[in-house]
Amino acid sequence: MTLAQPSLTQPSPTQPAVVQTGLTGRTSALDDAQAQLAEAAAALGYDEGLHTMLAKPRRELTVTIPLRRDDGSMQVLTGYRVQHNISRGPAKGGLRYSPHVTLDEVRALAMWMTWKCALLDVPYGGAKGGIALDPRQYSIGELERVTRRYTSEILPIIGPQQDIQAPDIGTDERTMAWIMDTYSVSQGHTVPGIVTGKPLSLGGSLGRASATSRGVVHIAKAALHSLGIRVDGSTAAIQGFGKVGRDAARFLADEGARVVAVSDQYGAIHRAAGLDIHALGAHVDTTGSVVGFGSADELEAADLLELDVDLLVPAAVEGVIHEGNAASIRARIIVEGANGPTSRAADAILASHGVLVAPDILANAGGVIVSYFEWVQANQSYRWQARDVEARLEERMLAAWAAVNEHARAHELTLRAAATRLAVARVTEAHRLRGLYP
Ligand SMILES: NC(=O)C1=CN([C@@H]2O[C@H](COP(=O)(O)OP(=O)(O)OC[C@H]3O[C@@H](n4cnc5c(N)ncnc54)[C@H](OP(=O)(O)O)[C@@H]3O)[C@@H](O)[C@H]2O)C=CC1
Ligand SMILES: O=C(O)CCC(=O)C(=O)O
Repeated sequence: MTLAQPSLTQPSPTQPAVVQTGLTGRTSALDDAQAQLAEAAAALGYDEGLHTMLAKPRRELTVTIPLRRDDGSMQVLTGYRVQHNISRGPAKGGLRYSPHVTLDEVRALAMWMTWKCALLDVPYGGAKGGIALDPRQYSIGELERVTRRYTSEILPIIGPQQDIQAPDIGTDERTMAWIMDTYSVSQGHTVPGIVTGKPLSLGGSLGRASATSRGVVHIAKAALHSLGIRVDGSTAAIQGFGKVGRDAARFLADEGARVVAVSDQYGAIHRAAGLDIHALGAHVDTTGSVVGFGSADELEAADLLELDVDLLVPAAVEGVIHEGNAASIRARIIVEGANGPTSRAADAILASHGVLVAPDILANAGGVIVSYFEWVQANQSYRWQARDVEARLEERMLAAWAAVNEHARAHELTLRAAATRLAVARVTEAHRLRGLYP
């Protein structure tokens, strides 16, 4: 099987220790998500009943996952699947493996998936899943056993028309292949539509692995253009060098942007003349980290967020731009590759400083758009060409960018407030039409 990423396990001996970057002062992702919804619900004139219905997840499942470790010991892990809303179609969203996963985090991520799918008009509700574990501490065999057992435990609520998973932090196409196999065995036949982001040879879509990054770059280019900044020669800093950050860096560099800094969990690197992203990719494949890349200087990881650049792309975790550092952000544009990287308090500060923030539910929607294309291809048993996938992705991203900007201008809103209101109104409309909220 071809893997999009190097192995998730077994840290290289050259890797330094993990540093928790820029997390001081972060608020809870769920508080942020709920506050965004509350603002939209108030602006749309919703009563308390409707607001509460939209605020509460439709279904939540917490599962216990016993794992026999390779050394024979037994460990018990906890996993979650939250289906926030299913009014517009099957629940859809990624599966995260991280030691920081909590039920509240998964609830927030599931809610953002609902708004993202509605905003981009893909016929899904929103969901997210997670297992509290650090994948680097487990062998491939252990990760396979955990994934299969988690899938078995959540079988009652998943299905290709019920809830479809995809990769997120710490998971990849191999994880999706294990889920697909476990689910298919339970059904007695192959069910490719149970997951997206799976390997091409199992029915994955051309263009899915890089879709989130491509979408981020479509929005970044549109945002730069809107401020009259040429992409060619613009400067960018990217936090996170995983599935989203790495290809975003590559595509930006291919467009002529100067990617001056990138980071991962181990630290950050900087080169004012621009990093050689292709050489950096080779370094990361060998060592497992951006740290130690010879043609760059080391940088305090938190300082990456405060560099004087045209474009900042947070592509790692939630809450990294917060009340404590928002006033120090010098980027003119933030394009949220990650989900929830900017806290509510930070949003207000950035707006007052004139920083243009392209919100997560718009900026990183390329992944779920091509997941939708992958699911359609599975349902049709027909593979699309890469150029069709990419043209349709671009068309949807730019249409959503235009709609959000138009709404923001018409109502004097930030892009996040505009995007959230548009999405919440679409979800409510689905409820109304179905008669669930007469
Ligand atoms: N994959 C997808 O299709 C989509 C992902 N997203 C969102 O994008 C974000 C990244 O996801 P993805 O790229 O898939 O995940 P990956 O696991 O592939 O990569 C995550 C990256 O973030 C780095 N990282 C983690 N914590 C920190 C930190 N505190 N400071 C700096 N870097 C950090 C990791 O470092 P290291 O390499 O050292 O582990 C890694 O480089 C998440 O918010 C996810 O929800 C959104 C839409 C779709
Ligand atoms: O591709 C998908 O289905 C969802 C990706 C995801 O988890 C996200 O957009 O946050």
